[in-house]
Amino acid sequence: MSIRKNFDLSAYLVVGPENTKGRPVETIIKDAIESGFTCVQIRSKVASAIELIQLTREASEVIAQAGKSDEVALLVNDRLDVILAARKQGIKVDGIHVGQSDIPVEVCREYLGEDSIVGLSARTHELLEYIKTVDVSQIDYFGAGPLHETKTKPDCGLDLDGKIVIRSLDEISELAQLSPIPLVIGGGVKLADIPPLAETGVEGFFVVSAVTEADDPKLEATNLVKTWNLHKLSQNKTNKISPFI
Ligand SMILES: Cc1ncc(COP(=O)(O)OP(=O)(O)O)c(N)n1
Ligand SMILES: Cc1nc(C(=O)O)sc1CCOP(=O)(O)O
Ligand SMILES: [Mg+2]
Repeated sequence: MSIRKNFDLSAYLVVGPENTKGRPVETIIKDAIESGFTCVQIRSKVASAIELIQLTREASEVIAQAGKSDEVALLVNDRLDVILAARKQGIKVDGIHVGQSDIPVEVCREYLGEDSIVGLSARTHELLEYIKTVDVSQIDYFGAGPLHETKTKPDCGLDLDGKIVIRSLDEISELAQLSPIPLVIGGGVKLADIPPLAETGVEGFFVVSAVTEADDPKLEATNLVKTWNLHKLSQNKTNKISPFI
């Protein structure tokens, strides 16, 4: 079965060589997926196409060695060309994440096929209106943010007047309710943000530096996943309590 029909966005790692403090990207990915991360995106603004293909190969192998190729989705940021080249070399890549000024989702879908995951950043100025009205027929999930300003992506949240606009938890809750497809939130997300984010009803969180820059990435990844899962579990239990008891 295609992973597109059953993928889990709850704990989503975004990573590239510029984020790891010199440590191998594959080691960070291994730590994250062994800790329960459910989705990995290769994202680099400095790596060449050849380097990106190699990073994708290593990520795919690490996921396979953990026996998680059918559970953990592997996506590449922006680079449709890299995914096509990687697939041509037999590398299992599950899809792409693009933003509003990247290759259009329809083109990604056409080239990657129906079994692939296509994620889109919903980082627009009229976000609520956008989420209510956009055609989501070719998109599998929205990524949105930032929850906080972040040096990982300094332009993120930049408004037309040059000010950074961050997303409040109330706004995120509203977005989660309105969105016809799953929504993941990132941008400066750290462990303390996980409980309130889990309460908003979003499908998951995405992080770069919380894991990739941690002194102990495995410990940090474990804490993030455990905290998310604990909150979801207690929410489900609360929701199941009968109002008649
Ligand atoms: C899961 C997720 N959400 C949002 C983004 C940001 O994508 P984009 O707006 O295209 O910016 P860049 O990442 O390309 O700088 C993301 N990468 N992942
Ligand atoms: C890639 C990306 N997209 C964002 C958005 O808000 O759309 S924030 C972001 C970077 C997140 O990095 P960190 O976890 O280190 O803050
Ligand atoms: Mg992009």
